[in-house]
Amino acid sequence: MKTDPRYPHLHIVDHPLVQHKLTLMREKSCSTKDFRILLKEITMLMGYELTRDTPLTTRRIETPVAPMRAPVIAGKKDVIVPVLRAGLGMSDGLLALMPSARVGHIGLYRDENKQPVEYLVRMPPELKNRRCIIVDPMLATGNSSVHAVNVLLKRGAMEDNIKFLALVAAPEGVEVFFKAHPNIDLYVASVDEKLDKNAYIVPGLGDAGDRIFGTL
Ligand SMILES: O=P(O)(O)OC[C@H]1O[C@H](OP(=O)(O)OP(=O)(O)O)[C@H](O)[C@@H]1O
Ligand SMILES: O=c1cc[nH]c(=O)[nH]1
Ligand SMILES: [Mg+2]
Repeated sequence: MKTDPRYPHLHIVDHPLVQHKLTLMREKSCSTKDFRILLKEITMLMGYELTRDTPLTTRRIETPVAPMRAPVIAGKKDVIVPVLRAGLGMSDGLLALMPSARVGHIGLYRDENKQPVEYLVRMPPELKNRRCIIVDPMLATGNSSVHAVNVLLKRGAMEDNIKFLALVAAPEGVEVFFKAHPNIDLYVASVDEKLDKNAYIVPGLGDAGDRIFGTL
């Protein structure tokens, strides 16, 4: 995993499988079906890195040969929080890794001024004692990601228990994210070149929601 000295909480997942699959997704000829499959596969690979520091405890079990104390995940079930719509393309990948996780939803779209408009928030109880993993493939201006983190903080999630998993980010958005939330871990596969005048990531992969749901 790559880091950036400017942002101690930025984790760039440079695993070759992730990078290869991202290239396939970026191509404009990638079909809706392949885009969805690749996004799920990348999310699983990135999720493996993101969950590396999951706390463990032990439980007494009996193997066919002998009793032992064996490692199991400690604490309450995680909450996976897709930012609608595009985050839905990632939540299945994380659920495949953590089938018992809870799922919260945050519905946001960018208005004509690229400000996030909230249209849905639905969360499981007891956010205070759970790790919350927000998923949204695109971090462009950063406004939606900052808003999504604020939603969780307002509902009691602890700052050091929130992680944000994106796929492609713009440098401008990364700066905005860490200005608002300097202590939250952000995982991305790529920090691209820049934003264009319509606040799309360049080179990016286009509108992730449209590519996942075929609404182009
Ligand atoms: O960093 P920002 O500039 O806020 O942009 C990122 C947001 O834009 C996309 O959602 P969009 O508004 O297109 O909604 P959709 O997922 O319903 O298509 C994306 O999934 C992020 O939520
Ligand atoms: O490039 C971008 C920017 C915002 N949202 C997207 O889906 N793509
Ligand atoms: Mg969209």
